[in-house]
Amino acid sequence: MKQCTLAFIGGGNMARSLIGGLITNGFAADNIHVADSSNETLQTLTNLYPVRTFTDNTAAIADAEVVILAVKPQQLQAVTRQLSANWSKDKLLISIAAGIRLDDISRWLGQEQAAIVRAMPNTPSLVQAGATALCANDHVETEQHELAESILRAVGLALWVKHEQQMDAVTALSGSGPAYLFLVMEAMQTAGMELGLPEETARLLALETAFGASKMALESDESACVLRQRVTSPGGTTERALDEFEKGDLRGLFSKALTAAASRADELATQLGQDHE
Ligand SMILES: NC(=O)C1=CN([C@@H]2O[C@H](COP(=O)(O)OP(=O)(O)OC[C@H]3O[C@@H](n4cnc5c(N)ncnc54)[C@H](O)[C@@H]3O)[C@@H](O)[C@H]2O)C=CC1
Ligand SMILES: O=C(O)[C@@H]1CCC=N1
Repeated sequence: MKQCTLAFIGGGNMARSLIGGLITNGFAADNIHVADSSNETLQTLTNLYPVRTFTDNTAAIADAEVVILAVKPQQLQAVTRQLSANWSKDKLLISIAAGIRLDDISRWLGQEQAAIVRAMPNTPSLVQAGATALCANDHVETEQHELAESILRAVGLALWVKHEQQMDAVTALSGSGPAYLFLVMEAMQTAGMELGLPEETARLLALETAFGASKMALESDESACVLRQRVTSPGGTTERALDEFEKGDLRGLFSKALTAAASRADELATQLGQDHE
């Protein structure tokens, strides 16, 4: 894949997933700078990957073409302001923080013309099965669009949304989504154990079923709805189970859950978008 110097500010869970995926895909570890305020986090990272680590955020971005902000939304303002003095307009900034808006980042950076992309990846990026949506401000050049996309494509699906507002829906669907599916896997494993299966048997059957269903849906021309119907024999076992899900309003629950997540992203943007110098 195309090489560049890539600096991560924040080397936590999501940065680790992206870094692992990028290196597995042939991105040179040497070209990856990671700054974190926690020495322990940096140590954990260097035990895994031969990246270059920094405790000084400014030093980490010095010769970077792309800077990925991977700190919590609550830290984003302080970190961006700290980088502003050493920002040059040829750099591309990618923020993966939930909620925080392009205009706020640009104002904190103190550069109206700064090229900024918002990306919402997810943790399966670690195994090159991530799903990321991106949106850019008007100052991102064509080449920078391609660079941002190629970085995220290296770890899975990468697609652009037209309107920044849609990033809250993306965060609710695919950013947080792995957690919902892990919960489903946990619940299926537990239910299998309650029905008498040994723990490891229930775990493997639950995980492989989730993997198989997802792979099949991705490779099929049919909708998930049609594939579900093919499993469901009239008067059979699946029908009984699905009746229980419908009675418990599983669809309504998903709708409520994703709406709550999207509202939280908007709430974070409003709360944390206020300036504090
Ligand atoms: N975890 C996930 O599944 C996803 C997370 N995100 C976004 O990614 C961002 C990071 O999330 P996580 O990796 O889960 O959090 P995390 O807490 O695991 O990582 C954040 C890291 O930032 C470091 N940090 C804090 N203040 C710093 C500073 N001033 N300078 C340098 N480093 C500093 C912390 O020590 C920590 O290692 C968040 O904004 C989140 O919204 C986006 C998509 C998915
Ligand atoms: O829970 C969060 O806020 C982050 C954003 C998407 C996934 N994790």
